[in-house]
Amino acid sequence: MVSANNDWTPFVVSAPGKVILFGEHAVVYGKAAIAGSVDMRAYALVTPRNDNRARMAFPDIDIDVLFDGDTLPRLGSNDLVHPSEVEALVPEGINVSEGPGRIAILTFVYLYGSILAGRNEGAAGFNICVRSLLPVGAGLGSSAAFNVALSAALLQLSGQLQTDGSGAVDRKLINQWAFQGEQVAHGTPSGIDNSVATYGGFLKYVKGEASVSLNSRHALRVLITNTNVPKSTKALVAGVRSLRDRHPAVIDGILDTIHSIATSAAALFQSDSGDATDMAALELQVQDIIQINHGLLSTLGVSHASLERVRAITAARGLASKLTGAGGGGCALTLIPHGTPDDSVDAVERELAVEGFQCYRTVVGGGGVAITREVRGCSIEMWLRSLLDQQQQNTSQSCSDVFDIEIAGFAAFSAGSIAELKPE
Ligand SMILES: Nc1ncnc2c1ncn2[C@@H]1O[C@H](COP(=O)(O)OP(=O)(O)OP(=O)(O)O)[C@@H](O)[C@H]1O
Ligand SMILES: C[C@@](O)(CCO)CC(=O)[O-]
Repeated sequence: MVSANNDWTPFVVSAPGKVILFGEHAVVYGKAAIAGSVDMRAYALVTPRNDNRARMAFPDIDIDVLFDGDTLPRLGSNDLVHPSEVEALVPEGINVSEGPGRIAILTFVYLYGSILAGRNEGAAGFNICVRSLLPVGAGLGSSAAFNVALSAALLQLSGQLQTDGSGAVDRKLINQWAFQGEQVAHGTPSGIDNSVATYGGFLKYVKGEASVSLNSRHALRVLITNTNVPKSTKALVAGVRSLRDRHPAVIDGILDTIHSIATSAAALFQSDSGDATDMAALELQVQDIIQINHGLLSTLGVSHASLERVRAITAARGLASKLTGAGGGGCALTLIPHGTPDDSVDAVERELAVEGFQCYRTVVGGGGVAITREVRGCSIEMWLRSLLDQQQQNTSQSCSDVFDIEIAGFAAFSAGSIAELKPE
């Protein structure tokens, strides 16, 4: 908790990105969608200062701002009609020009003003530095991972997180604030991305209902391919709407089938016993419904030549792929069943790279938000620096390797320079 003498030790909060496995587009019409966490995470390092200032350094998006604590707003629950109206409360002299930095500054001001309101008095400054392994705007929920990490960091600073192990309460609180942060950025988001980033694992989501965590014992290995083809979610959603307006009975039939796919997937994940034979059977079924779901999305007109190229390249090696997210470019996901030889995956990645696509080998279904307060053998700043160095120096390394290092708690890498991560 923030105190006048500010003698707390630095900590790191991390939160994962997400991928939609089944149900995109149909979810807009009240059908079910299934999403899972990916093991690519945003990391927020929080360190104390001996003054009343707050420094937010987001080097991935070239943001480094020092706020005077007295100029930041203290928001009561009725001060804004909606979180997206926060712009007027940004302290004078802070540049909020267009671009990813604008949203990040607005989100920070909103969450600082709401979560720390009335709770930090006197010399209660801090530095917060966020680094992320998630590409921005690729459909992998970088914004939600950022908001969950930021909300958890500010809640921890304000002393609102329990220290008695009542993680469920904490996650609910973190998720509520992260959703508010998402509203600053996106106006009316569904809430699925922040729920996955908070709770991790696999979630079933239906618009207007609380998301349900599915009890899967296994994580799925997937290859995510960013086609780098820019897409407009808004235009793609509008395209499906206009098709449905023209052929309501036909399109509703397709949306209902997508709903059945999502609910079948939920039942599969829910009944997963953790047994290896079950895993093989589950993966076979998942492969089938990946193909069917993609076919239906393609019929809705939201595929793209680049996504069909991913499907052809992966199908040639017996792997099933579908678009994930809005389609029209963006990302595809390919299931990598256990037992798939590494050299097959390497070959697929090489072929996809030739097309100008970017691949991320990742695992779906890992943990949600986590706070790391200490590691063995070195400072937490050095640990985080090492973690990110490892990822950046070896881009062919899968993110799950990096994540395993985190789970192991500590690895003695070369320390590297920590200046980038530790403001000042
Ligand atoms: N590494 C980062 N550092 C600071 N802010 C970040 C970082 N990554 C994401 N953000 C925040 O998230 C915003 C990006 O949100 P946007 O919705 O455009 O991308 P996304 O969440 O990756 O996309 P999608 O919703 O398609 O998954 C940025 O403007 C910034 O506010
Ligand atoms: C296409 C869509 O279903 C998912 C985009 O990631 C749109 C939405 O749910 O808001």
